[in-house]
Amino acid sequence: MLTVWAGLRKLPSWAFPVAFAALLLAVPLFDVGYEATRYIELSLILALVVSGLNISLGYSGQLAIGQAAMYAAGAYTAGMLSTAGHTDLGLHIVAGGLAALVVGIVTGIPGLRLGSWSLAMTSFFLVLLVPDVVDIFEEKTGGHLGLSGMLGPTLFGYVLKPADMYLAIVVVAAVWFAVFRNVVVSRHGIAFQVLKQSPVLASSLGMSVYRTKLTGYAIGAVPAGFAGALLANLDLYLSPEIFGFHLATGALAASILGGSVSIYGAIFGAGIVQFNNDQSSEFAQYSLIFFGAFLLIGGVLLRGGVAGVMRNAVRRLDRAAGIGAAVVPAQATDSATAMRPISGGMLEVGKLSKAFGGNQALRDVSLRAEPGKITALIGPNGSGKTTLLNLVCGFYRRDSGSITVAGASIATASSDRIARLGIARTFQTPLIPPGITVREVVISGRYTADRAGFLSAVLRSPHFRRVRERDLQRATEILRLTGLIHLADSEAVALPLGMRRMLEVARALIREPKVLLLDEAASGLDENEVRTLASVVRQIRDAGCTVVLVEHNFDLVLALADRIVVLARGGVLAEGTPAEIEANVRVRDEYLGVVEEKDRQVSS
Ligand SMILES: Nc1ncnc2c1ncn2[C@@H]1O[C@H](COP(=O)(O)OP(=O)(O)OP(=O)(O)O)[C@@H](O)[C@H]1O
Repeated sequence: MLTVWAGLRKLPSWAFPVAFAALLLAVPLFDVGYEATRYIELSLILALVVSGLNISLGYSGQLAIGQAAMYAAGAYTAGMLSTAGHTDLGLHIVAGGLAALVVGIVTGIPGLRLGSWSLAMTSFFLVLLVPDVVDIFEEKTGGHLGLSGMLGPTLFGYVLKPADMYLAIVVVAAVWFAVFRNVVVSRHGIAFQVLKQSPVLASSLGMSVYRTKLTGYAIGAVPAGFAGALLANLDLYLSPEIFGFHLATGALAASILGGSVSIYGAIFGAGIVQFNNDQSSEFAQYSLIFFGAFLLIGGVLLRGGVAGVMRNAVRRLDRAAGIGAAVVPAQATDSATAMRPISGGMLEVGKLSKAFGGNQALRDVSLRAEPGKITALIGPNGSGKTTLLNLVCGFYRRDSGSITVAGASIATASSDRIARLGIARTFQTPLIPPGITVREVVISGRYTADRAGFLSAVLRSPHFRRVRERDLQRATEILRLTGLIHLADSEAVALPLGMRRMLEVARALIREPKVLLLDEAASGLDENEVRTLASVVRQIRDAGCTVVLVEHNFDLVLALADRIVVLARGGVLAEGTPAEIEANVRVRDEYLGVVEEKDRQVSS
């Protein structure tokens, strides 16, 4: 049994979905009857809708249920084209997808601009509006009586019979799921997951949060439009009731039950929900209860839905069959891999002030961090170190003062633009998205380098392949340098704290930043990890980068820093070389005194 499993695992990953699609295409040969083929058709149509929800909700984290309205847009576009005499199914699918995309963009812009729960509310009202919009255009849509009189579908002049419609639905679903997969495994799919984890992280990597959210939401609309066009041509009749809350909740239940952060989970979820729809036709009033139960089972009991259960089963079988990464002991950094030269930029902060209400967090702080040097920023808790980093990164707006990098002002630039200008950072609490590997986390740092659009990702164009090759090659180099190469394929979020901190350094480093801001990168690390970190930070400095180190570990600061700036109560208390700072009486009293006092309290 395990040998069979090991043999199956040697097949390429696309072999299983392709075999499943071939099986579905072959179903009519077995004469399974009308009900079974109708069930497959409706399940695949629903799976298209659900896959859109997986992109926008599961991968991009946008809480919205507007897919039902986009489904309606695709269906009515196809229906009206058909009643106007345009019967080509290809035309209907393209037009349906575009109509849904337009609805997605038009409703996504205000919903996302307003932020917070607005998108959820906008999409909720969008679904409520479907019958009214259909009524307003009654002449074309048939209003609440439904749209009838559609002509049978054709393809390039050939009239499609019911059996051909079945094949068309399977082919459209198979092509869409291949596209979906290509997007999800590309850097765009990783970007969606970064955004879902934290908009702050996304903008610190140079991603425009608004544009990435809108893209995820709008792309999620397209398969719903395809589904609508297929449904219209399957039934040749449309009623506004099809697109109401029953569908919206059913699609949500299918997404959660199948596993919203998965590609093929949409098919499992849709299959189960469609089976429920068919079985419960006599007790239709109970179907919402079933959907509620599915949501609970998928969201609470299974955690990750059916796809999550299958992933775990695969992992267990792999372990039993001895497949996958062997446990490799932690590795030291690879000194044979040379750090590429980095062109650092001088960071200059002049008379910078920032208050939070009555709390003056920074007052007239000026400092310079030079390329090829490590500038440490130390000071007691609450002295304003992180506030300074957040001002440099554009997460906070200064009250007064200047911030320049390589002579260019960044004081008013947005955080994603500042990141694209070459300022990279790590966070006090590492921000690592769940569900992606160590290698993918590092690659996410290159999202704004070497642009490769969605279309090239979908089509796997030569340009996309070159960019991917560079991403992989650079990630391998950086993982070697940071001693994480043996963990490249492990799930990043499961790493211990020390490795997650190093992973953040690796993600920042892959961008070859002009300025690297390290926010308490050594906190919580053991001695070995601190040594490794120190060696990596020295290499980054020697490569030419401007390094700013915010750190409480005074010994590490003394060992690493070229210059030290001491902050206290929002102002600069002292500045100088490590020897000067160590000998400074005010620093001893106001900062080191505090540290020693704290140490005494901890040890007593
Ligand atoms: N977003 C915020 N809203 C209100 N007050 C804030 C905010 N961020 C920081 N502060 C306040 O600004 C002051 C400086 O905080 P900051 O986090 O910059 O200090 P720090 O030197 O980084 O401290 P630590 O070493 O504990 O991280 C503190 O009084 C803090 O409460």
